[in-house]
Amino acid sequence: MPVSTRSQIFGVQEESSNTIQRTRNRPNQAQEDPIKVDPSPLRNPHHGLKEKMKALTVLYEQQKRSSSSFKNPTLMLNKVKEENKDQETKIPGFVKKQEKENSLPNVIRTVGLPTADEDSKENIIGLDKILGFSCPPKGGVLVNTVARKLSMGGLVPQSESKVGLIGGGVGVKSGQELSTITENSLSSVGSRILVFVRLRPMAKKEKEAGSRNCVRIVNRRDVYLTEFASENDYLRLKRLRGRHFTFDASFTDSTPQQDVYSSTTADLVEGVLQGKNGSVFCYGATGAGKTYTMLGTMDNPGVMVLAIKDLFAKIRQRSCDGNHVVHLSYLEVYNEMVRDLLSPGRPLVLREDKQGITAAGLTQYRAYSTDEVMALLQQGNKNRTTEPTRANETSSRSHAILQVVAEYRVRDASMNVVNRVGKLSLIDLAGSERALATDQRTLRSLEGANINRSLLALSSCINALVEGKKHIPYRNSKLTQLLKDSLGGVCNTVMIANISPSNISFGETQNTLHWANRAKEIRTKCFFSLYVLYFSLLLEVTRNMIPKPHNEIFG
Ligand SMILES: Nc1ncnc2c1ncn2[C@@H]1O[C@H](COP(=O)(O)OP(=O)(O)OP(=O)(O)O)[C@@H](O)[C@H]1O
Repeated sequence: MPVSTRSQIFGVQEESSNTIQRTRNRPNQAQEDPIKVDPSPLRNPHHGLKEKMKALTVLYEQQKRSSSSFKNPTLMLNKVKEENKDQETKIPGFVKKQEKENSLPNVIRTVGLPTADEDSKENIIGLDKILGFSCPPKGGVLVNTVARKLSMGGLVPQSESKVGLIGGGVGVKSGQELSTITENSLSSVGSRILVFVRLRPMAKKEKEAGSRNCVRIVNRRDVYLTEFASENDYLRLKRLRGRHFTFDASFTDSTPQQDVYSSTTADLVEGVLQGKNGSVFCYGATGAGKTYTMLGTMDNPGVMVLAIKDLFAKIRQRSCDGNHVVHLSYLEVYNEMVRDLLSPGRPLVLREDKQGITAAGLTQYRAYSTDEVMALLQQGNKNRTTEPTRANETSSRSHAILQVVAEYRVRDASMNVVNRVGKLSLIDLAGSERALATDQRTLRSLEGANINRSLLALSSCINALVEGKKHIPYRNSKLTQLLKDSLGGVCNTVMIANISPSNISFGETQNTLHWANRAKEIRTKCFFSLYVLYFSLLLEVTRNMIPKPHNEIFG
């Protein structure tokens, strides 16, 4: 299949970008009459800025409205429906184009989000509930509500995104980049990390050791955890303590890989195809099923493989000229060192630039098909550091990050050709190992300590984000530096917490669920960046209003 080079793609992008930018600034007019850019070099320098200010004011107002309605999803849903209706009447053929472009409906996300009171902290529940696990359904039905997915298939045409290898910082840039920034900011308003839980089946070893099942999943979202009293504790032998958690969705031990992918990641892939960044990370104790969920097996491929398959299939369907570029990079963080899994060599150095955190020298492979990606993933996994541990024969001792950058061209609602660039990060975290952390002498203990250190750093960042602190300690570990974009940046993020059903792993499971529950409260919102952008532009406009000497304007 013919595949164009990057330079060809950027050529078209430049050609069309001026038109796109202008169309965005004047949404009503643009639909019938795409404006041609005035080539005159003696254009009033204040003119463009005023337009941008106008557009920003509109966005700012929209942002304010959507952030206030975020607390009330039903209100928001109605509002978006109304806006869609509006758009339908304003732009003939809007719906048809939209349908053609997005297989997803504009608004709906099928995962039910917890309501405000369900969303509250974990509850310690009584014996009666735990014994029979007779959990009354919350209102009887799983209600489909809306969170950040409101922005998917947005009403505004997408444009090119500037991406880095890892990360994607936002700043005030030139006019062309302005539209991308505001759009991304707008799309991420009030986004919160979606949190899913996946229970794995009881392992043979656990069964042989006589473990009991301490986890129960009810209603596809409620997780009940039982703490059995020790058999030697005669006084409390009959006492059971339980905890109840609610997540965006919870998967039982028999949920197929495809279902996990469809509920957790398919929407992120859709977002990536629309030019938004997305991240999925698996979190949990060692042997809890993270690698199985992310990578899977040859017969049961996991999220990484299914996402790439989906991405390729959809890009081919939608690309207006059949050309697309998919770049892959795969790295691991092992003992606080960043290593390239596709081309192993010296540890890589992390650098922070305008695009965010980048791993200098990381190989970017251009992939042409799913099969090729599979081969690259297998090659990368062979290079990944694994060791047998107490809980897992092939335990991953490193955090692995697969990053896929997809770029293709599509026609927007005004039939302009736009370049879309989106980045998907798929992260398989190393599991924590309690026993190893206490033994200070062996290499394994160093690994364990480092894994725990980065997971501790991750939990500190989660805490700081939840508490709305100004300083988020990303710099405490390589892992958190690399996840900066996923946790607090302009990114749709999904967390899958993996747990074991065995009561032997009760402590680890409780810990995982606690952090997963906490992560629900993180919002990767960018209201603040729009705010900063708005006032920076205001400053720029004010500065430009001050008369300048003639030679400074034209010379
Ligand atoms: N949903 C599942 N269905 C069937 N088998 C599973 C499932 N989840 C995990 N397993 C099996 O459990 C074992 C441990 O899983 P896995 O290697 O994915 O754990 P992990 O969390 O990645 O551990 P570590 O952090 O030590 O690498 C594997 O043999 C895997 O095949």
